[in-house]
Amino acid sequence: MTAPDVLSCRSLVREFSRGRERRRAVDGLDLSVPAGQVCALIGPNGAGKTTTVRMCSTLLLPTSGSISVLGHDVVRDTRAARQNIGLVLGGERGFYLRASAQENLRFFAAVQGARITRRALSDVLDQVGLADRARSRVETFSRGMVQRLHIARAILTRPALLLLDEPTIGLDPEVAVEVRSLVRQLVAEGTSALLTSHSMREVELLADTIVVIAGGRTLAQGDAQAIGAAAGIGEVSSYLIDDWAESYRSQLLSSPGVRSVDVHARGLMTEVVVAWRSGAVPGSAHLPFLVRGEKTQAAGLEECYLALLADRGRSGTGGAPDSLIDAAS
Ligand SMILES: Nc1ncnc2c1ncn2[C@@H]1O[C@H](COP(=O)(O)OP(=O)(O)OP(=O)(O)O)[C@@H](O)[C@H]1O
Repeated sequence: MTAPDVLSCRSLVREFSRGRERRRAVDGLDLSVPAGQVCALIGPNGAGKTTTVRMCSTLLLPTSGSISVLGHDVVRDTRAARQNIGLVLGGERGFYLRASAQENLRFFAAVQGARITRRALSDVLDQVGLADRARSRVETFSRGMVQRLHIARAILTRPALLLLDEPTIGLDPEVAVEVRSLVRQLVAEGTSALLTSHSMREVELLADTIVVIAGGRTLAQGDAQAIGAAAGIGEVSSYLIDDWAESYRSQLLSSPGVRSVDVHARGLMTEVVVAWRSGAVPGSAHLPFLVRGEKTQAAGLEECYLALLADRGRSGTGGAPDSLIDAAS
């Protein structure tokens, strides 16, 4: 028998009332996080990511659909589900600033009804790199240290699932790297995670699977290759040329295999960035301009993500940030 997914969401819906209207912030979402994997939920502002994380964390009830954590339904079996969840919110405060790191952790363990031994506490602080600051007041901590303390709080009870809602938001790049490597270490030790992030680099570095959502609905789902295939982009080329003419754009867009064209000024030259369907990059002799420099590489997540959102915008479903289901009469 195969082990149950650590997190499983099925046909998940959450509606909110706004005046006399009801709007769907999450509209039929399905996702799974197998053991030891990271699933990233990405999408524009208002896409429904935090609402999904809040439902998974048991803080918010779904309107319909189901969520289970290690087979425990978060609505019917909240306590058991909660015992397997650690929640980390980006930019969160929430510690007693005049208390030390270890006093805070003891307090939050008690709130969760968990008994934490001195050894377990020092192990957790050690793991997040705060062992030498265990007795320091949190008010003396940098933002990066506070964020590491949040992760310590989330892993105190050694949960199977971490819910990481923008865990590096507002952190400087060096500290963000530290937090990501801590997440990687936890995942290497067997923890699973649902991650939301606006950093495509973070998602590329951490996620095994990706769910792209907008307006509460899934646009694409799978590993990086599957997202690329859904977006229809294989490679991205950057061409340096002397002079740009707008007619080149329509020439390029009507060529087979071109997915999008972006143009940027680069000093006295112009950079033309073309996203191609997989395997469609032609020799530069087939381009409408003389190429002075050229670089082609596999499409990154960011290009694929932007292409998926652009398609959604073109198909006319991008107007409302979430779907209106019940207009006031
Ligand atoms: N408590 C609430 N009451 C009413 N509407 C809400 C509530 N919480 C969220 N929403 C709405 O649900 C939609 C989804 O919001 P959510 O915060 O889940 O998006 P998000 O993808 O996390 O966005 P961001 O990237 O900006 O954090 C938004 O339109 C938001 O206004």
